[in-house]
Amino acid sequence: MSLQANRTVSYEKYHGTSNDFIIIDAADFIPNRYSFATAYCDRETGVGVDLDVGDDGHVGADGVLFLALEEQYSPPRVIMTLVQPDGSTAAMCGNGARCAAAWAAERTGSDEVMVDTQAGTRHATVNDDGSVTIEMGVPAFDPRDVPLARDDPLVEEELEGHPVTAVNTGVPHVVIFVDDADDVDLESVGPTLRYADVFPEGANVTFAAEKESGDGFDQRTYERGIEGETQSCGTGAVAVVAAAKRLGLVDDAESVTVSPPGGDLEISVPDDAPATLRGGVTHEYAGELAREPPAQS
Ligand SMILES: N[C@H](CCC[C@H](N)C(=O)O)C(=O)O
Repeated sequence: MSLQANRTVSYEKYHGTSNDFIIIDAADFIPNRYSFATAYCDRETGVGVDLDVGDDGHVGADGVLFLALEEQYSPPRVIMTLVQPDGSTAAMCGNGARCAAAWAAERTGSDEVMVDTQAGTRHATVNDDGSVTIEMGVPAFDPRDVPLARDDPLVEEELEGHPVTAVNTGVPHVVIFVDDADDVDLESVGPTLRYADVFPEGANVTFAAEKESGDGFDQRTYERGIEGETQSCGTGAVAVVAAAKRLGLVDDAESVTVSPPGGDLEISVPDDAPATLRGGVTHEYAGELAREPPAQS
């Protein structure tokens, strides 16, 4: 292999309803995943800055997914590690796991994939329409699971002036129901709740509003580790439906549409089975990146 080839690594860029990720095959050694993610996720100078990324592409990313494919299993497995733009890792990422499943399906020809995450193994199915459905575990309100720095669940209680409900859907979320999600000044309210003392590991902050049509919820999420709003958040969408069910806002949580800015997600939170998340996945572009990104000025 030429010295030049050894200095670069191939990547694929995907998004799930515009929650976008750089995908690296974990078999390709990256000396410093922290500096790799913080450099290439940058929205101004990151991946794709030198490309015409097109209408469905984004410069930078919401994170890097390091994926280890184990295709000898049936269904094939993919071990997923998410490193976020601030260099932190997160145990789970619903949209990221859907992208990981699509990446593994393309490499194996299988339309079923087991995604191994730090929050557990999640069964994924690539549907005939190209969307991906993934199991999301059972949402947890127990303080020890969210986690919370208190002994009781946090359900529709006031925190920093907002009625909040805290739930773990693979990662911690705090959900607030409002009349109109577009009215929320997320960039200022987000950090206040994300760093509240009651969340020892922080939390993703999700505002939700019932649609006028009555057909589901609009969603906006301020994400831990991105330290800003994302266009979509899968664990957040599941958190909305789990909290809505807990608060009696939905009768039948078998299939609820949740609409972040990036596109519609279909959520189910049944009584006796794992939650599920379904939505589109798009392969944006691919290329080569320096394994060790240029030092950031
Ligand atoms: N966007 C992701 C959530 C990532 C969670 C991460 N921001 C954290 O918990 O630190 C999703 O689709 O579920």
